[in-house]
Amino acid sequence: MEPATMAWTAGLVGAGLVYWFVWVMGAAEVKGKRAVDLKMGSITRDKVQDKYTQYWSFFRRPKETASTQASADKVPAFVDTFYNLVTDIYEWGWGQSFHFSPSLPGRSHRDATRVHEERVADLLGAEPGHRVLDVGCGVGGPMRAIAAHSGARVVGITINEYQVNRARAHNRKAGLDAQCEVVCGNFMAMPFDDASFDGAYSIEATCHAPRLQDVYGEVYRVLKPGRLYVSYEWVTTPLYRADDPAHVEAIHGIERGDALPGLRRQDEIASIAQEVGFEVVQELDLALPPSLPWWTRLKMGRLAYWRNSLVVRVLTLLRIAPKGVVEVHEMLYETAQHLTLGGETGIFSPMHMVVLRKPAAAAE
Ligand SMILES: C=C(CC[C@@H](C)[C@H]1CC[C@H]2C3=CC[C@H]4[C@H](C)[C@@H](O)CC[C@]4(C)[C@H]3CC[C@]12C)C(C)C
Ligand SMILES: C[S@@+](CC[C@H](N)C(=O)[O-])C[C@H]1O[C@@H](n2cnc3c(N)ncnc32)[C@H](O)[C@@H]1O
Repeated sequence: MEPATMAWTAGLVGAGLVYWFVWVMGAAEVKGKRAVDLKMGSITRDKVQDKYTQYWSFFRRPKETASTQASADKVPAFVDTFYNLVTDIYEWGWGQSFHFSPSLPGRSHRDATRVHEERVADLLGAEPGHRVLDVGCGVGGPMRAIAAHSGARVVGITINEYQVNRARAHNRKAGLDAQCEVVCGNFMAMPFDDASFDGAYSIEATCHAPRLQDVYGEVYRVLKPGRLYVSYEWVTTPLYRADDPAHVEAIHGIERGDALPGLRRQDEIASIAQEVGFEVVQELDLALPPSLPWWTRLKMGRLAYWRNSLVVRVLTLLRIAPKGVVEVHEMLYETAQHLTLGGETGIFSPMHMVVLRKPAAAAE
């Protein structure tokens, strides 16, 4: 090859690599996180690998995690560890809203996410002057969308302190800190007064509760009589067959990789809501047609996963990312395969929507 051609080729390859590196390391969409900032929550660098091992030995056999009261009691602490391990990776690779949404033809993932969140505000009839509770708020993507869309004040609660700090920083940056408040606490024992909210919602969060009654009961307590609670639940659908090993493995894979103490069946949700006192206003699986698949965003990212996996390996090698990040990333990659299978086979839905009302006549 001519020296000039060689120089041009090397220049082009170099430019391509620099572009790829900047693109990979930089934030895509509005993620607010770059790979070089992967910290693993409040866990100190040297403890990441140990914490991951502890998490994995607890959630490895999902059915056992909530089989006794003693192990069910440990779930919130392990869920907290899980979010220390995954929050930065989620923000980096997914964004500030930690949930799925049905795809919308011709619209971006960001738009689809927002539409799915605004639907909650509209169902609640949230408006300026209202105080609305976000049960399991993550780093606050939905909270900011709902506050901006409705004008209501939103109070979010999460078990994970690192998320509290991330959410508060994002709220300040978005200029929504006067409207959005974030509290660290357990949604099964909330630090709020009885009948102090005009509405409540949970987006893909209550699946972490060993007993749904415990969180629904708390939401019922803090809601004003006559007000609504909207929840997007993770459930197995009627297509799930407990005698099909492929189904069982997909569901176990979802539970293991997402800190779940056992997924509930779709038909259990309404009766649990009624058991704690709610009236069921509406129940609808938003994953069903005419909705377009929610899992395509996971599936279409195979190349991105491979690229991300390379990035976390290089960053760990350079000691920029702590040891253990590669294992956590692998676990997420695996759970993404199980989630995709769950979506494709229709045995799993992350968006079984229930709209519940605390009766107007409920005693305060
Ligand atoms: C509601 C919950 C979380 C739902 C989703 C937000 C996350 C479930 C699986 C996650 C991911 C899987 C693969 C990751 C990928 C390997 C990495 O390179 C970039 C991030 C992922 C795409 C990550 C993003 C968030 C999820 C889609 C649960 C926990 C109840
Ligand atoms: C998958 S994230 C969803 C976050 C947010 N709803 C969103 O869509 O972006 C689940 C959230 O539930 C919270 N969570 C899980 N168990 C909890 C508990 N016992 N008490 C409070 N928050 C909890 C987690 O900390 C996390 O913020």
